[in-house]
Amino acid sequence: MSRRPEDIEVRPITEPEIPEWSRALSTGFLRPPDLSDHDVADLATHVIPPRTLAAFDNARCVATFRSFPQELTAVGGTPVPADAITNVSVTATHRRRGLLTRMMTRDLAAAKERGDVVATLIAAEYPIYGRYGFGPATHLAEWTIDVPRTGFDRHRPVPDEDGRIDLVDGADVRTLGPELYERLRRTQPGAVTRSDRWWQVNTGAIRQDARPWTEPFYAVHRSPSGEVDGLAVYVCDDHWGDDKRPLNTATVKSLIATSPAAERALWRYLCSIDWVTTVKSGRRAPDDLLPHLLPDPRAARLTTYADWLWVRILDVARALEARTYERSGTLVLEVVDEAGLAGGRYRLEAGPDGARCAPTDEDPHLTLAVGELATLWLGDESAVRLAALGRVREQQEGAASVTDALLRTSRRPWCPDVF
Ligand SMILES: CC(=O)SCCNC(=O)CCNC(=O)[C@H](O)C(C)(C)COP(=O)(O)OP(=O)(O)OC[C@H]1O[C@@H](n2cnc3c(N)ncnc32)[C@H](O)[C@@H]1OP(=O)(O)O
Repeated sequence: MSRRPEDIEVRPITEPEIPEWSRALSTGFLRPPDLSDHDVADLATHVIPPRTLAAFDNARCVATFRSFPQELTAVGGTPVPADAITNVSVTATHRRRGLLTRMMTRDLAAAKERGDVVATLIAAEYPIYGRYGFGPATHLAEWTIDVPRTGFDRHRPVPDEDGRIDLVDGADVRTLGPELYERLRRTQPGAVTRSDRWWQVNTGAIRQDARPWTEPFYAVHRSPSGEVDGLAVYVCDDHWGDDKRPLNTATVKSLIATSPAAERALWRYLCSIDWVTTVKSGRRAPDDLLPHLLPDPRAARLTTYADWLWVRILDVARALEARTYERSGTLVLEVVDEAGLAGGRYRLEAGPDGARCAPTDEDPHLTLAVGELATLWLGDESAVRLAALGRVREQQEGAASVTDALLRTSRRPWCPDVF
């Protein structure tokens, strides 16, 4: 007997339903559904029932969805309140019956009501979220470095600039890491808040049975004045060739730095560890310094280039006013939002001293869907390119290049995290 969509209830879960919700989440993500009591108890520490949605077919949970408060750094460093969406799954028996649409519609309406400026997520697959007004707003690149080819002098100690590098323990990272990351976050467009839990999970203080933990190495960089200004977290394998040649790979889990000198020094360090012949970079911005800080940039092979953080603008005026602008200009945008959350015609008057954005009746320069605005908002994409793709429409000749002159940034945004 097939069920009608209205027979399936979509609603926030209650606390006693967390184990059933966890089972459905694991099932949807194709992980073993029998979570240990320890892992369920851990989930219960941060799953907030009013913002944790589920679909129930009779008593069985068949879809999951969770959001939590976050801040996303806009161009220029101002954080905007974000509705961070995660743990989206629909069990294979119930897919393509509109369950995601029902959960998403409910969550975005609540986020708009709360006054969040944007919603954010990391998309498992590209085609899922565009229909809900999300657009890819940052990209990631991953490189694999052939260390012997870099051209670094193996005989020299590191760091070879002023400053020092020390290996520390996870407990030290929980003390010094949050402050370092906060300094980075306040200057890095695309970065999002890291919770205490993030630091505990990523330093092994909170462990999950379903995800075996390997203690990494933590390398801290200090500037000549003694300030902590960089942290590289990496693991190494133990791989040797038959000819007794060391062939170890260092895989970077995270590398953050608040100065280019610290960033350079940490990559130089990673490429100097005896036995390590390959370094995998982990998730970087596409315009990372990495390939070009190697004497031979071709030693770094680009292995991944993909969309990363997706953004859904919920309040166009606040989003555009929150960011900074290198040049002065005026732009009238016709923003199309099929969900009716953020559409309308807006006039942006922006310059190095600030920006004002408000609804207007003036003729638009550019017509674009709200998802395309998200793609332009953090400065990562070109309106001229989107116009060539037919994804934005110029209402006045040259409007796309005027948009680029205003919105594009010298460096690309970067979201170092997955959530
Ligand atoms: C932020 C995160 O958590 S990312 C993780 C997302 N989860 C996964 O990828 C886990 C595996 N996949 C799933 O669980 C499900 O397929 C989901 C959650 C992606 C989609 O759930 P569904 O309930 O099937 O989506 P729903 O029925 O509401 O689909 C709405 C529309 O999106 C389309 N759609 C949904 N998922 C996809 C997809 N993966 N690829 C292409 N189109 C899709 C549907 O075809 C439908 O189109 P239509 O309106 O033109 O008919």
